[in-house]
Amino acid sequence: MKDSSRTVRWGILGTARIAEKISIAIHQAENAELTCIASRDSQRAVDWAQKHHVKRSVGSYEALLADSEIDAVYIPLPPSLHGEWTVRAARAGKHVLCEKPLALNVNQAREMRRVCLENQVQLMDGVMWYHHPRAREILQKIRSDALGEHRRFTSAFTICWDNIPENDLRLQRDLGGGSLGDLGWYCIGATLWAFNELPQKVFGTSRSYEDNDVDYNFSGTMWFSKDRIASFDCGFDVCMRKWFEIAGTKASLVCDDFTRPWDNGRPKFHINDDQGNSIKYETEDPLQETCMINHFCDIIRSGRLEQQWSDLGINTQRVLNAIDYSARTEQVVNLADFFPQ
Ligand SMILES: NC(=O)C1=CN([C@@H]2O[C@H](COP(=O)(O)OP(=O)(O)OC[C@H]3O[C@@H](n4cnc5c(N)ncnc54)[C@H](OP(=O)(O)O)[C@@H]3O)[C@@H](O)[C@H]2O)C=CC1
Ligand SMILES: O=C1CO[C@H](CO)[C@@H](O)[C@@H]1O
Repeated sequence: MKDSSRTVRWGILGTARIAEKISIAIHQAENAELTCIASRDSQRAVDWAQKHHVKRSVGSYEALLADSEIDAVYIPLPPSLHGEWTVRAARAGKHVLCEKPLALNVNQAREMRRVCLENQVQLMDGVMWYHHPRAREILQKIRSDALGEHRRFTSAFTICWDNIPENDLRLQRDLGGGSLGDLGWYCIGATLWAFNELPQKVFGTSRSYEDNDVDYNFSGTMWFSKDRIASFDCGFDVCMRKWFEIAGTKASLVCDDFTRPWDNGRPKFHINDDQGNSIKYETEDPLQETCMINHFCDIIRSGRLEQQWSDLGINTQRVLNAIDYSARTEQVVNLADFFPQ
């Protein structure tokens, strides 16, 4: 039974940069508390707790999972550690909000979902924009007849990162780095979210740093049923772009900042039609981190797990790995052959 007044108590594994934003979101969320921060280094945990007003700090991730007061954990560790710590958290009875990319491969992602289900805890990836009210409005337009029959989904997420530190996890192959997992995850996820189906085949092409085989840009094409095609590009080597367009036979819907609204003005999207009309839709402007935390807390309080989020994460992982394989082998990959269900 839903108890909307129940406080959801959170723990965070690792003093990641992104953890700062989530700590603000937890403080802002309704009936949520950031109860404990864990770091590999206990002094780092103490300092972080002081700075971010957290009740407790511990010097290991295990210690946080042993804390019976914690309901949910946020896992902003390097991708190579997402699988292990999600499974350990689920076995400790904690709901898991795990950063993207969910895992290193689809088998690992499936195992994460299996253990979460077995222990009746929620699994969700940390893609925030899905929970912003704008996403709901866009989805309503997509599911209505506003665009006619869907034909194309095109997206880009890039950032020019000349000064990325050499030790950043995005540049480390053994930590699960690379632009496809870091940025392409959003484009593939948005495509599946909009088309609500897996592609039949995919093709990818990428460029990697010579010394470590980590991709710094990636372009992909995905073929869907009913004549629908999606393409995307992502990378660390061009300016900030974060847009998608879904085009149908009657009109196209364009959102030029889907991963996070630009700072000026209210969040918006446009529908442009065949008659030359362009209609602008504006939405509310809450912090998308807070929307995600509120949604996650609501799921916990309701006692009803929402499997669509782990399904979307696993499908994103599946397409991502297939398209990566395609780029490595320079061939079109049939999804059914690559990972039979
Ligand atoms: N959803 C979103 O908008 C965003 C998502 N992300 C995702 O969040 C995750 C973290 O990214 P980011 O904040 O840049 O990460 P950071 O490099 O800032 O932090 C990662 C943390 O993981 C812990 N850690 C444990 N083992 C290792 C290891 N072997 N090497 C490095 N760190 C380790 C460290 O915490 P400690 O030492 O305290 O234990 C470290 O602070 C990634 O999966 C990334 O894709 C990132 C930014 C935005
Ligand atoms: O998920 C993320 C959000 O966007 C960033 C780029 O601006 C990424 O690097 C990060 O990992």
